Amino acid sequence: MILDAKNLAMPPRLLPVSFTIDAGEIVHFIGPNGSGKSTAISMLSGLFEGQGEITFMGQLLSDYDLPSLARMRCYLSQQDRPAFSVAVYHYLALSLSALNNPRVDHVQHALDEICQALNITDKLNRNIQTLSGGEWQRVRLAAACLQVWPAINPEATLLILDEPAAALDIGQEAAMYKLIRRMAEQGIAVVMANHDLNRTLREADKVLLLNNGSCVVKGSPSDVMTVEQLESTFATQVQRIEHEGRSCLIFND
Ligand SMILES: Nc1ncnc2c1ncn2[C@@H]1O[C@H](COP(=O)(O)OP(=O)(O)OP(=O)(O)O)[C@@H](O)[C@H]1O
Repeated sequence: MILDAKNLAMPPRLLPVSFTIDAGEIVHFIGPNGSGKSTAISMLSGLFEGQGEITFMGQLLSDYDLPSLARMRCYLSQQDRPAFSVAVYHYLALSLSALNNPRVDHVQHALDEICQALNITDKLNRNIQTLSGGEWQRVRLAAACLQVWPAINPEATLLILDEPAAALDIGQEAAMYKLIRRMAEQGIAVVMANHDLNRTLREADKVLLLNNGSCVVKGSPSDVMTVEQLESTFATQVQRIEHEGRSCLIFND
């Protein structure tokens, strides 16, 4: 087990919720605006204190120092504009500063793979201030993946992403989910807040549905994302249909 959260809370934003995260597991937090998703996943980063107990790799999260946390997990907050002005490759290099002297050829290989996966290879010499919203988000994602890429960081275990697909078009979103699956296949646990319920239905191993700061239900996507639970939580009409062997949600309002 990577992480064990017991009675995680920050009232009234988040009421006590307990869950575990295993190696290679993809966990989605879903729920309406203001339901506590960002609050919950930000606490897993170890940067925000709240109530309850988080055990991360067998040790209390609060007992880790920041350099150790930077090697073991990465936290990508909700999208913000760049605060400073550097080239993309320079920005990506900042992700490596926490790592223990990774081999240069391994770094180059990781960089090539991540940049190709997120389609930013042609952006490496651009200033981050000049990127579009979706391009900047892909650069932020690339930096996050680089920080916890197993081939250059053997201590990496957890990737925490707050609405990573915000600002991405459907093609770039598909590429992002492919990369997330690739990270999970390498044993990295991925926890994310998400609004695209069809993606959650397809991509998540475990889902926590929040409403008004409380966890309404948690479990597998098919158990959690029933029409009744989604309609009552989101106060909108939902239909779930089967299409080519896959469940698909339709929103009629
Ligand atoms: N820094 C803060 N101080 C006080 N209240 C806050 C703070 N940040 C968020 N909140 C409140 O806590 C509640 C939960 O917010 P949170 O950001 O966790 O929701 P969310 O589910 O991630 O929402 P969204 O889908 O809109 O991103 C909201 O009512 C929000 O207004």
